[in-house]
Amino acid sequence: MQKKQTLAHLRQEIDAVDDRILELLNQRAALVMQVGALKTVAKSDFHVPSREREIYERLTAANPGPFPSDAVRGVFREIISASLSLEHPMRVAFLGPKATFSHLAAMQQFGLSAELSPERSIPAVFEAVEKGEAYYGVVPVENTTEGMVTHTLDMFMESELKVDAEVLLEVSHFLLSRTGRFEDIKKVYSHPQPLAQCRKWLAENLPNVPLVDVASTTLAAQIVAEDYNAAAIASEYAASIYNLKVVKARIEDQVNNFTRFLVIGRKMADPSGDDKTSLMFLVRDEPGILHRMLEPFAKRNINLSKIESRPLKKKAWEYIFFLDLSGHIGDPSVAEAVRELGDCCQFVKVLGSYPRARS
Ligand SMILES: O=C(O)C(=O)C[C@]1(C(=O)O)C=C[C@@H](O)C=C1
Repeated sequence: MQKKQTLAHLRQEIDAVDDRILELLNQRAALVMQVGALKTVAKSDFHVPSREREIYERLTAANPGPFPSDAVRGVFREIISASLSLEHPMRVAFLGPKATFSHLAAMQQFGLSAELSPERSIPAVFEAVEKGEAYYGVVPVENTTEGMVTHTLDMFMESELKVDAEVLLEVSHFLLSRTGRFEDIKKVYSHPQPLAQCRKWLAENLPNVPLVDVASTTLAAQIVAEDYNAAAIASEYAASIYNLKVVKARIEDQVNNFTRFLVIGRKMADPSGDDKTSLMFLVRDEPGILHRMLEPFAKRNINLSKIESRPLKKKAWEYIFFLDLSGHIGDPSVAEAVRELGDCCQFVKVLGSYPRARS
């Protein structure tokens, strides 16, 4: 009897706190709607990744607990997601189908209030944003074990869209099946990349089981949902969507397997104080050119985090370079270096400046 009274009392207090939270959420929403109205007049971007990062970092640092800091981020992820949809309905295209890692990256960046729309290919994501069917797009650009996603780089050769943000996602692979039992598995389905990333684990734990390549981890999960003797390598999220059980979690050979995604939109992001800039350029074919193209950055102490070359499809043996550097194109030293790079190039295109993702 005593315990029941205490529980009822505590729940009453929780209700009172919840009422205050609700009131504050609505107070916040009213302010956000005013921000949305200002942005509509100014024609500025509704989604501001630098401001979002500032909010998360300020609140997680200020959190005295016991509410977990990770949960602070998750809760505010959804508050900001709902706020953004109050400013403007947010349609975001991603490389589908549902439950792919691009879907998870889109959810991490835009939350559950955004309308996330799966597309069949990377070009289709670009097209949805170009045609205005989606406000933003989310596409993979590189993986720590498998390297660059060349399809995405190639799209920037033709598209005028800009990089608005980057998302880093730890990619963890799960072995899923209907029964959740090891002994039932007679075949394993997945996309070639996850199969490659789990090669060692599969050889040690399922040595005689055939591995079958399919177009996506989602398709693998769909097949396995109908077959009690098969398993899929897919995300944990796919298990919940396709009603599968986890046979074994995190079977990737290499821990710290991250995939980097780009959020593409019409404009690049404002400076945040800790940014990256992505460039694409075509150098002239002359001696010493590789040295000359790096010099403008070296002499200004600008850190280059990535350099990648791709063959130019229109002309044999000519290469287009993709480069990521630390800093925003609005920084005078970055702008000067890029101008100087232009002197030894047939063309230079700034793909975007955006806040550096923190993993
Ligand atoms: O500060 C802004 O620019 C807002 O639009 C508000 C807000 C928020 O909810 O705090 C919403 C969306 C933006 O991406 C960033 C922040």
